[in-house]
Amino acid sequence: MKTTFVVPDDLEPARRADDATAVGDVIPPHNKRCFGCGPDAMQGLHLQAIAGEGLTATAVLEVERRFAGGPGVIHGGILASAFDEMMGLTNMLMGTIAVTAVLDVDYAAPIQVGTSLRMDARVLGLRGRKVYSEVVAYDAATPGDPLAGGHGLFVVVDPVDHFTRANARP
Ligand SMILES: CCCCCCCCCCCCCCCC(=O)SCCNC(=O)CCNC(=O)[C@H](O)C(C)(C)COP(=O)(O)OP(=O)(O)OC[C@H]1O[C@@H](n2cnc3c(N)ncnc32)[C@H](O)[C@@H]1OP(=O)(O)O
Repeated sequence: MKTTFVVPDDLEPARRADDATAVGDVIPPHNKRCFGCGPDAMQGLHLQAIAGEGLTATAVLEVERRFAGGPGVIHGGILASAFDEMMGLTNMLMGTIAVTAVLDVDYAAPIQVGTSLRMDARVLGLRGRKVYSEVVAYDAATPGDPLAGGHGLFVVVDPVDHFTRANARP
């Protein structure tokens, strides 16, 4: 995989919260209307991320025709959305809320409509309020080289303060 995203080599270790979603369970949607994970988002991705060991999670995105960009292949923005959501949900295993500051996607190969896209995400570590995470995507039917990968820099926020201010009309 190629990327220009720089992950610091002196990250602080991140810790799984004691009350984090149990291994093997679906990480609950953080917002029912979220485009990435919300069951009530009619046109959304409806991602269901299964918590893994430590700070990891896995999900499968069925690449439906409605997710196309170029003929027969996934839209780049849809893949970016799925990666953002996967890392965001995985970060929640720390028991904190972190919002995306930087999202980096390596589109290594075209991903065809009809693909079952397996995405494995994990938290790499912390630097103060900054959370560094990554995600790698494979064809679930024929695992081999990754089809795409992503990195994110997230910033831990107080969710009530953040979303109250974000929703305030000027
Ligand atoms: C009502 C209750 C609801 C409860 C339940 C809600 C649940 C909700 C869950 C959401 C789960 C996620 C789901 C998917 C993730 C999304 O899609 S989130 C949506 C997209 N992201 C956004 O809207 C974020 C918009 N940006 C912002 O709000 C602000 O810029 C941020 C990111 C919070 C940072 O602002 P800040 O808090 O003032 O922090 P700031 O001091 O500027 O930066 C902190 C550090 O990060 C670094 N940094 C910040 N931005 C950058 C950048 N772009 N590049 C490089 N470094 C940066 C700074 O340099 C600084 O570094 P240090 O000095 O500590 O070394």
